[in-house]
Amino acid sequence: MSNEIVVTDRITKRYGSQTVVDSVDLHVRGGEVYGFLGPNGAGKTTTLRMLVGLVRPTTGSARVFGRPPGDPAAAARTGVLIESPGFYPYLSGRENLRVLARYRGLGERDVDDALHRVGLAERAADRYRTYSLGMKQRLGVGAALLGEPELLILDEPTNGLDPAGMAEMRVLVVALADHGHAVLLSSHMLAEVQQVCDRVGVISHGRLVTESTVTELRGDSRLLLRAEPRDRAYATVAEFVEPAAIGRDGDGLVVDIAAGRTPVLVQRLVDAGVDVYELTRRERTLEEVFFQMTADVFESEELS
Ligand SMILES: Nc1ncnc2c1ncn2[C@@H]1O[C@H](COP(=O)(O)OP(=O)(O)OP(=O)(O)O)[C@@H](O)[C@H]1O
Repeated sequence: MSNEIVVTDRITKRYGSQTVVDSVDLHVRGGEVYGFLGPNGAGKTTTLRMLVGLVRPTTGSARVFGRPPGDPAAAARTGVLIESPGFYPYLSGRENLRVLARYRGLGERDVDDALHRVGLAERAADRYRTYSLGMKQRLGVGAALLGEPELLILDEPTNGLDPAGMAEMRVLVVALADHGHAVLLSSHMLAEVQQVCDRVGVISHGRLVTESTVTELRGDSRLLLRAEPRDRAYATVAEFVEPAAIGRDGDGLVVDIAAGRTPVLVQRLVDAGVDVYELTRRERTLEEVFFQMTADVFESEELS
């Protein structure tokens, strides 16, 4: 696709005998929010570091804006937050961004814009060390935003944040995308990614398990049905779909059925004299999909 601004071709990184990134093909398009998803240690950071030229691939290659990683023309169009940018604790947020802006030949206007965009304009004069973790992360995004890059690469931007901080970061990522930036963000927080990303790449043990839209990945949603009499409802549904596609949820049935077939099923139920009390579509979460696709066991706190 011509709109692809990040493309990797079987990119691989080995450390000694350990292959930490294994033949990964990523495709990030202009203007989209792309979630690079996987558990701790899956190879996300190493992949992102290869994209910006901080780590050299063992084999395979990457192109960012059609250029090799680290190429100045690509770097000028890319803002990066991988690990903390090492801000000075005794300087204010504004002074910290000024230092970075000066280094990159940018002016006060760029600093103002970045502070404003990450919601730190009011606290810009306060020392960095007085910032909350959420504010520190947002200043990191602000640093990546200096010079208005077309692509932002954010490694685990919600790491360590409390729910309020995560919500703020989510709002910020959506606002950045609305403003025309493509965002490539990594995360092990599935619920987070689901809410903000257009497409996701799922990595597990260094291998890309899938790359698709969140909607495609979740596939057809399931139908929750509450109807009486229950045995007749079950029998009618069982004539319509495979028994394996029928589950139970309390006093209801959960039916794996394409949305387009729902009206016919309802008609059959009515014809069979079944009273339908509730009919709701229940979407699969990215978590459910992910568990089906990988054998990885996530820590329960990582799933919230
Ligand atoms: N410089 C290095 N030398 C040796 N092994 C490394 C090096 N950098 C990363 N690794 C290993 O590569 C694997 C993948 O690490 P990476 O940081 O890319 O994963 P990740 O998906 O970003 O995980 P996390 O969310 O924990 O940061 C890990 O097993 C890690 O120990």
